Amino acid sequence: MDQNELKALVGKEAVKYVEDGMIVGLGTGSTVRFMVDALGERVKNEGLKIVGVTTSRRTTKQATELGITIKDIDEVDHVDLTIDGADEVSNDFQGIKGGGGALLWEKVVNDASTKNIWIVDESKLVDKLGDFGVPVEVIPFGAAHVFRKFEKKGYQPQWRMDGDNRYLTDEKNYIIDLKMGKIDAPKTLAEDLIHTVGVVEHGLFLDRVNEVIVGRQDGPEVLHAR
Ligand SMILES: O=C(CO)[C@H](O)[C@H](O)COP(=O)(O)O
Repeated sequence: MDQNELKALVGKEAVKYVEDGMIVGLGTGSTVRFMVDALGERVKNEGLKIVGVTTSRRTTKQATELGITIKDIDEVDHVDLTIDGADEVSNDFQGIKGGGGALLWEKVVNDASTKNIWIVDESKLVDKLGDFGVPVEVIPFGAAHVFRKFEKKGYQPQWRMDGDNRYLTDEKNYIIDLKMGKIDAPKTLAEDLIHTVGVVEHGLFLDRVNEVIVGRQDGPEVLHAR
């Protein structure tokens, strides 16, 4: 199986966890795309009744086109289950997200969810987080100052670009990717980032997942985190 087939495999596996009546958080990214397609099929073919809460405008568009009912996060008082992708997952179930630029809404929906499942192909599993980089969402006002602060700290920041322009998130913020390599103390880094003025959120998702479904050549493997 190639990487896309592994992504499709975990996408299909994850929707087995969705039950009638659930409020379901729908993540963002190429793996989640397969999952949302599979969920749309269950809604259409089985008459599955769910409400989706999305983590990006992209996912809202896809889900709506598939006939999945979508509500805004503030129209629901909780989310039963969120299924999302990840860029890296370490042995101790810590993660990096935000490669697709949706980390802020993803973290808000993750936080509101009773259960969180990540779906990844096996290439996302790492011993130690960091090689992917850490996406950090910053408000445009004063963003260059935040960037320089990160440079001075040795975080090796890079602006996320969209062609010739800075990438803009759904909240119209910028993303700075920290390319510092493997991270010895993710919790310390997360504390530092969230307390940096101008930072809205970062892509370190620590202690935030219950189960990880990994796409392996011999089938999906479910890893229980907590
Ligand atoms: O965090 C994300 C988007 O902000 C995605 O879940 C993450 O980037 C994984 O994406 P993909 O499934 O395309 O590899």
